[in-house]
Amino acid sequence: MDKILIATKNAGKAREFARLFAPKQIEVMTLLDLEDVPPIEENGQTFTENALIKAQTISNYLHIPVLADDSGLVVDALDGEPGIYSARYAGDHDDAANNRKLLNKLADVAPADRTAHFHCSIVVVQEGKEPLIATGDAYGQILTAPRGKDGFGYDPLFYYPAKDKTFAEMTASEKNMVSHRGLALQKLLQDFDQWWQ
Ligand SMILES: O=P(O)(O)OP(=O)(O)OP(=O)(O)OC[C@H]1O[C@@H](n2cnc3c(O)ncnc32)[C@H](O)[C@@H]1O
Ligand SMILES: [Mg+2]
Repeated sequence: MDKILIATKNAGKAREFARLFAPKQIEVMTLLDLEDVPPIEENGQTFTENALIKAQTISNYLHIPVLADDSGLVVDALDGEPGIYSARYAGDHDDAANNRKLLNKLADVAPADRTAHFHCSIVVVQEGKEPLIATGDAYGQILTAPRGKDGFGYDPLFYYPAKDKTFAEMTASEKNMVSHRGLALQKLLQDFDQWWQ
């Protein structure tokens, strides 16, 4: 079975990618499966730049094809915050603190103005090839209190109107069908087989 290395340390993303790649008969490995990983400086100005930094850092180190995802929550009333800083909005990868900060910042914002979207940029790189890049967005609203226990990150606060659920109230496959990550990967996979050969 083919394997792909995904340059992520996020267990929530790793679970979603494993499920998304299963029908392609491609096994997913992540940085969580490796012992020594070079430091990755996510200092790009855009999601796509950061995804390329992650993928290229690991591909230069391991000399194999690498996929990376950079994603985040873009809140309209906050001029796009937390955006590319989503993982470290309040505390570094502290989901509870990040969610609290988001709720505090939106305390005076009326429900109709709490629109937001999740964005995901996915890239695959391999030495000697042009990177393959795809993006996806999922549009919804930020609730005033968390709902649901599944998912990760901002999922309990992200209400997706078309399904009348937060992302944390969806099963993994329900979320993958409509999420920024699921949509970006669907697009990437359209060109993936040709690129992969
Ligand atoms: O960089 P890697 O190692 O992949 O893991 P990360 O968690 O740092 O990932 P990002 O740099 O792309 O930051 C994305 C943050 O945006 C949030 N986020 C992204 N996708 C999400 C999703 O599907 N559900 C909830 N929150 C999400 C969450 O806070 C993530 O930590
Ligand atoms: Mg990160």
